[in-house]
Amino acid sequence: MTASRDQLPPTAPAKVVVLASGTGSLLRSLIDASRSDGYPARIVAVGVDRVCPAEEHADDAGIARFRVALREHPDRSAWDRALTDAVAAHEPDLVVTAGFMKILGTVFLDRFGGRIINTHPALLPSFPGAHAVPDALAYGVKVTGSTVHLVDGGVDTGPILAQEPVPVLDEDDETTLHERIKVVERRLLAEVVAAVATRGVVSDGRKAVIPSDRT
Ligand SMILES: Nc1nc2c(c(=O)[nH]1)N[C@@H](CN(C=O)c1ccc(C(=O)N[C@@H](CCC(=O)O)C(=O)O)cc1)CN2
Ligand SMILES: NCC(=O)N[C@@H]1O[C@H](COP(=O)([O-])[O-])[C@@H](O)[C@H]1O
Repeated sequence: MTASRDQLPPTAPAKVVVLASGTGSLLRSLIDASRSDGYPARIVAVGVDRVCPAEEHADDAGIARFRVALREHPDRSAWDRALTDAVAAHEPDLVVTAGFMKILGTVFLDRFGGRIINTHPALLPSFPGAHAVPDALAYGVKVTGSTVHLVDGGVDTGPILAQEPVPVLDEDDETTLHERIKVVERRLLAEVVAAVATRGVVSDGRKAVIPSDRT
């Protein structure tokens, strides 16, 4: 079977919807990056699935926000459709999941697949899922890291756009290790969003490439 070859064209100045569920420090860093001169993407809305501090970052920045909570919908499919509609209302070029702790469903992926960027606090394919940092600690790895990838129908299985290693220190606990990873994530995510907005993505099965600068 020939691998599918997909192209995400450059979209700069890209309209971005960011989805979050937690403290929103990665969202905050992306908001700050998007405000720097010449940054090729603008956050047009923030979506959450629960009451969380990320909402306050949106309010502080004057960015529209919405909340689509699973418990407010009869089932997972209804939630997926409602989230899709809420995101679509902002007509994004890109969707970024930054600490968004829900698996996106088929309706969402049909609508935005190929242009959803996720940041994961481990070097995929190691330690996928919602507990990557404690899983890495429990395993005893000496190096973990940050992965930025396109989202597909699996869990953290999408084509990888960028990775960076982060050392695990003997004295680390989940908090200290996760914060060291987040320092990398905050920079790497902003870099990848800018690169994708400016140069697009060419993916061929598992391989995703952001074409190099043609200048
Ligand atoms: N279709 C996809 N959706 C999402 C992906 C993905 O790879 N494919 N990545 C996540 C982000 N993520 C890891 O980076 C992740 C988040 C949450 C979970 C998970 O198991 N969630 C549970 C509920 C957990 C909770 O509510 O605390 C669930 O959705 O039932 C796994 C991986 C973003 N979406
Ligand atoms: N599998 C999903 C996952 O673990 N995502 C992780 O949630 C954190 C959110 O940080 P923040 O709330 O400080 O932005 C980030 O480390 C992100 O990679």
